[in-house]
Amino acid sequence: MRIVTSSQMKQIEQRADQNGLFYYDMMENAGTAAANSIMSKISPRDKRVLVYAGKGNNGGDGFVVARLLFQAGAKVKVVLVDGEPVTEDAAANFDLLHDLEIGVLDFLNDEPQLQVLLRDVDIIVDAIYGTGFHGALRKTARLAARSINGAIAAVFSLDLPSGVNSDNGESDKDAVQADFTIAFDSLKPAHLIYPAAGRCGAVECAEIGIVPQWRTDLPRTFLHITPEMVMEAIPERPVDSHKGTFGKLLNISSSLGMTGAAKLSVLGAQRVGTGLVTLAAPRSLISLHAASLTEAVFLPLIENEAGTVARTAAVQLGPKLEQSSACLIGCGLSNNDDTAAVVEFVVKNAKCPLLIDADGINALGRNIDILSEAAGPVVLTPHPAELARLLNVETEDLLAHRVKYGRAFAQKYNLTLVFKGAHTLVFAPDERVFINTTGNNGLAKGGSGDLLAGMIAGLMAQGIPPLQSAMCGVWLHGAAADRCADRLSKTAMLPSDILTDLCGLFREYNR
Ligand SMILES: NC(=O)C1=CN([C@@H]2O[C@H](COP(=O)(O)OP(=O)(O)OC[C@H]3O[C@@H](n4cnc5c(N)ncnc54)[C@H](O)[C@@H]3O)[C@@H](O)[C@H]2O)[C@@H](O)CC1
Ligand SMILES: [K+]
Repeated sequence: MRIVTSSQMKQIEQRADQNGLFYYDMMENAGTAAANSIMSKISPRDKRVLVYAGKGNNGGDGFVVARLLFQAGAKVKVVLVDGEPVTEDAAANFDLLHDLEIGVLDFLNDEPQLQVLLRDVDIIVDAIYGTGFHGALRKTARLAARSINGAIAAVFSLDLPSGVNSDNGESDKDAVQADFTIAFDSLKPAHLIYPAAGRCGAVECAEIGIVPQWRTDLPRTFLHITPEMVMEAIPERPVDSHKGTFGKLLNISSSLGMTGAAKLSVLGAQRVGTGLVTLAAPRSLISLHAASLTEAVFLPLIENEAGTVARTAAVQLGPKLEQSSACLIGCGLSNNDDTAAVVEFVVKNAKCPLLIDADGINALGRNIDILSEAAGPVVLTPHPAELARLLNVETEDLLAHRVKYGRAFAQKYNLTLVFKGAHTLVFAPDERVFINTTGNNGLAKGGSGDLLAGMIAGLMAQGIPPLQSAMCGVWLHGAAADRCADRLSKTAMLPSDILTDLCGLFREYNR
């Protein structure tokens, strides 16, 4: 699905206006599409409707909806939140209401009357703010949003729930909680990025008359990951191939007590088609791993007294890195001075693409600046708590400002950042953000991240560039998890079960 920022949307509308689709017409089209969407869900006749309108063009859309629902038989009242409209088209549409039996209330001055109406309202149309909103809700709009959220009614937000930022997915804590959001022309980042995405309810995208060529040349900074993008990045396997064709992954993982993490990461890499996976693990654990990882090969590493990789293992890893097409470090590796030294060695010496996960990320927390000395391209796959530790911020703050923190981090260290969570975000070293909407909360279990790390690393080992590997990995992982949930339930499914569904996915796409 197409995603545009608020300034791009303004540009598109400007071009439309210059080409004869005037602002006024677009407002009529937007309001008509929204009214039709509402009426397709709830028969309007005799329904009690409150349209909360701001003073900008989002409010103007609201006036169009008010008029159309009234004409279809609803009992409509308009609630002005910031006073009378200030834009030309919104004012024109406001004027059209005067000849109709549509009561107009002022949110502050007519509060007692509004309280009565709110007791038995059927539909609330939220047209306070759209793409023009920035920062925090001010006093009156905050009270208005709270009154919407406190009412028992179906809430339809026009373009965006009021109180969310269109471009970065941030949300005021009192932003409108919609049941449905009708986006105009294109999705905006907020429709897909949390926490704003969580305010939207079900999202529909409505045509307002824009012609594709008015938007084709705009740079795509936010991209929704689609199966087509994924399958285009993963080549079909050539007929005359051999295991060397599909790369060699060096996976430096495992420690006493966390062997499962290493195992899942190996299986993840194998199931995305990697030619050969070498598990480099503390030597006392090799026989245990060898008993279940039939298709892997092993590099027994020098270990310390704690049963974790010793810093002296660097001498073993150096030559192996030279022979590998990608490296993964960190799944169940443990976090101590020795593992930190090994992580530092690998970051500074891996010329092939390197994925750092879990304890590898924790090790970076000791000296994050070694990332600036990376010998090759780096992908990081932290979960929110790991990233928060790394950035030295509170997890809550990080989750509220995902785009701000994620983008700055990926750019500063010139790496690909996989920001895991509901709708995982993949930040490219440039400005781009890839948004993944596959996956479900059945993935919220130990082992999911290890599987994902192995999958992305396995794709990198096959020569798929790191950014594309991350994008493909998160989509495949989530899509397989969705199938798995259908088969086994979100509650009972395990990360290892997802591997079976991954096979089904590849079969379906002929890979
Ligand atoms: N530009 C156009 O021609 C079209 C715009 N459309 C609608 O217009 C919307 C954008 O309209 P606008 O650009 O007028 O903006 P909005 O209607 O989204 O915002 C209204 C006003 O709120 C102000 N504002 C921003 N942050 C605020 C805050 N924290 N507290 C209080 N006020 C704040 C802004 O300065 C702006 O004047 C779209 O989301 C869409 O719904 C549609 O009608 C289609 C056509
Ligand atoms: K709105």
